[in-house]
Amino acid sequence: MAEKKETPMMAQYRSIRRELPEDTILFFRLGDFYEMFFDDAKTASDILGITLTKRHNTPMCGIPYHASAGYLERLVKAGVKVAVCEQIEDPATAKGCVKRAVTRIVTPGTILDEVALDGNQNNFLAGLYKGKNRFGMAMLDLSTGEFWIEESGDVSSVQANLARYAPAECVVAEEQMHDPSFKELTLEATNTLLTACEDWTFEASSANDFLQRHFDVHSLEGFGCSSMAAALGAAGGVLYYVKTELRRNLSHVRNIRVKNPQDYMLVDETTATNLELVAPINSNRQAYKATLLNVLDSTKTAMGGRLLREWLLRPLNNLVQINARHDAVELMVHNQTYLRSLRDILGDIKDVERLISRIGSTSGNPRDVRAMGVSLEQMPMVKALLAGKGTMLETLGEEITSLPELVALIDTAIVDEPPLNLKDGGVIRPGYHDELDELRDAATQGRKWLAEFQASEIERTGIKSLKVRHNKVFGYYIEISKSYLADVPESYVRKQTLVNAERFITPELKEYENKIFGAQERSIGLEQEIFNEVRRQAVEHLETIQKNALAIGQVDVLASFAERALSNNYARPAMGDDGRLDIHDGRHAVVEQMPDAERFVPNDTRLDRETHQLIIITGPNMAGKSTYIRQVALITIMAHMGCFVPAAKAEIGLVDRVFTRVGASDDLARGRSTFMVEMQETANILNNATPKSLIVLDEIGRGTSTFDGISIAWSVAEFLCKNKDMQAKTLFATHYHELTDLALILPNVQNFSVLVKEKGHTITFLRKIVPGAADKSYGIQVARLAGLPDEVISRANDILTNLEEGEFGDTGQPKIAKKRPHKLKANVSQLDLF
Ligand SMILES: Nc1ncnc2c1ncn2[C@@H]1O[C@H](COP(=O)(O)OP(=O)(O)OP(=O)(O)O)[C@@H](O)[C@H]1O
Repeated sequence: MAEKKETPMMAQYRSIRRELPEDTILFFRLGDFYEMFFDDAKTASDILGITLTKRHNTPMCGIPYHASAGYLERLVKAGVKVAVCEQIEDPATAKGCVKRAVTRIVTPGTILDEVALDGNQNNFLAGLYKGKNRFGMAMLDLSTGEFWIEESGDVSSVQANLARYAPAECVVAEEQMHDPSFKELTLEATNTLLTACEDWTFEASSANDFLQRHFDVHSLEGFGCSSMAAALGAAGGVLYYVKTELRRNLSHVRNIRVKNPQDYMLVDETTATNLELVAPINSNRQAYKATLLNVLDSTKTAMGGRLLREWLLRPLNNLVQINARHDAVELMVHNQTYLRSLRDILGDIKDVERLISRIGSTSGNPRDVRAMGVSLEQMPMVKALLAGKGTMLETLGEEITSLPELVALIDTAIVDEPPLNLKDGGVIRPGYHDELDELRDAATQGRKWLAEFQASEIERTGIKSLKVRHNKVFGYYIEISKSYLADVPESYVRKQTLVNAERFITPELKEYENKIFGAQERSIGLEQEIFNEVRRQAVEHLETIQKNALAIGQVDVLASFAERALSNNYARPAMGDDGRLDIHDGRHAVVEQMPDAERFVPNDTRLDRETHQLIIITGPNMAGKSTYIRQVALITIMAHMGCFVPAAKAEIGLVDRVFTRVGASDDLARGRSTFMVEMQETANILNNATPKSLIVLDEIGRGTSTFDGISIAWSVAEFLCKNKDMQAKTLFATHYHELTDLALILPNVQNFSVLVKEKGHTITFLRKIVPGAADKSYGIQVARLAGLPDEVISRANDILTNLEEGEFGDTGQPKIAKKRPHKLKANVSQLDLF
């Protein structure tokens, strides 16, 4: 049998598909649908759960155009790239097969649709490039136009950024995909899609060239990054990928900022996770959203929400900047009426940063423009409220520009509640444009004429059931039921016969129909033109609007800090540079907010280099040791981000980095056992801490045998105290009471313990931290509270008594082993007993 000849459309499909990478799915526009064919159809139908059909043996599936955003989002979230191919000429006037072209390729790092994006989180696409001994990183958020670079000699700083900003996608030069120095990066463990791009796009000369051309400048000096070869390489790679390979509009990306790791306190991935800064460790606590971010976030705008997250994961490390934030917060704390007015206005500001990006990339719809107008209308009020206030607030006020002409234009041109789709009409306000008003009148008049025409025809013909109707095939027509057919005038032209009726047209009716349709069509076209002009004028102010958004975000976070300071009773910390930490009545910001929690008992903390450099905290299980040491870390971080702190009073010396080693969990995804994780985290601390660091250690060495554990813990503590280059402020919670002896031999070590009240077999937790070491562990009492069977508790008490009496024998075995020799093998290890 002769092979069936391929249709022109299928030939067109194949030629477009051939140009795309394998890992891309092609959305091929056919009328009101996007169709997918062959393997694309199989993959998409699997991911989307839609029916896979076959036509002429070709597997295919389709999704309706109007509902495509949701499907596209699901595919992209599953890690697939989607190329959207549109009809680029009007099918009505096209000769032969309609012309089609891929207009954009959407990837996880470049999805823009609102449905897919969390307003309070950036959606970054990262670029990574290793130059000569330097690692460069670029971050682009297409949805906001934010673009920044950073360079470091240390790959761990790249890792910290990857963890902190959780980019949806990361582009890397092909030749560096398997570079050994990137081995430590654990992109596979995150949801980041790794995309390899051609090497030359990252090379200095081409990267410089792309950037200069994109920003339309002769040199990058003005951006302060001309010597950052590695970072510029990363930025060049990102720019080329998005602009050229994905064919995306980047006209709203007008600036590139440089971030310097030295300006920030380093909060690494482990610390952010352990302290539950933005995500709870334990998923069943999800319901309470027990994170510092959640406790601190009372921002009113999406810009503020995103910035708060950034400030939390990247606290400052500069006294002047920190104090500037504290000054602004204090001013608002002292003037609550002022704070309320400011926050009320902020509440009316929409996500202008993302709105202007959408409007700038021409996907902005009438509602986006209207929301922009309403938001910009608030700017003069915010500006007025910030003026004359001194502090950062005044500077931020000066950075805000009111755009009265644009606000007036949007207000007079666009109706209050426009439809989402421009094609629906009714976007432009009546009275704004004479010709549009006339066309609309003509359409309305036409409809009125139709009603009158029907009435006069009924009267003229005497046919009571005569109706003027409309359908897509005939346009307007006259319908007359069978029983009146005899009375139909001769001038009526028959178009269709139904079972009970016949349909007619008349030249007069057709003439009016043309007028109505013509007017409607032209009025929609004119609305489109007017709307595009409004949009164009908005885009002219793109950079100003982006600057406004940046300033509003900062004002919002500062106001949110002030609100939380008032509602949660926080105090302004006094910042210093002497490395001391002195906290009075400090509290755990998150634990104190937990619903159903007991009343929180505040505690003091003193840390300094001379006498209180390493604090050992002992006390029963469940007493509050972990809570206490974490609360100190949280207070320190909060102070550095510019926030007030949960304490009666606090003096906080600048800290360059907060380290935490808490809890024990294995990391199967990265192939590491519990003890291995523990030791790697400890090694990281010992290798990187400085005298300006704060270290929080919640038990070390628990993942191995007691003797090994105590030995490691002791020597770690000793190292931290004796090593002059180290001597970082350290809080060390432990159950190894042996460690409390360190205070006897080292002048900079102090013992503290958590008070409990003991009555018979039960204990009450007092949650108070007091000087001195704890004398007992009370582990068995806590086990009883936890509901261990009485038999087990009683046997444990026996064993404990024996151990306490005899301690360990010469071989390191508990003496109890001697009491029951018949039950134990000769070589049994000490831990087997338990
Ligand atoms: N200062 C406090 N005020 C009120 N409740 C507290 C306080 N400190 C801790 N708690 C409560 O006690 C619980 C147990 O505290 P935490 O986990 O800090 O004890 P721990 O001594 O570290 O225990 P373990 O040694 O078993 O790890 C916390 O979940 C919290 O609900």
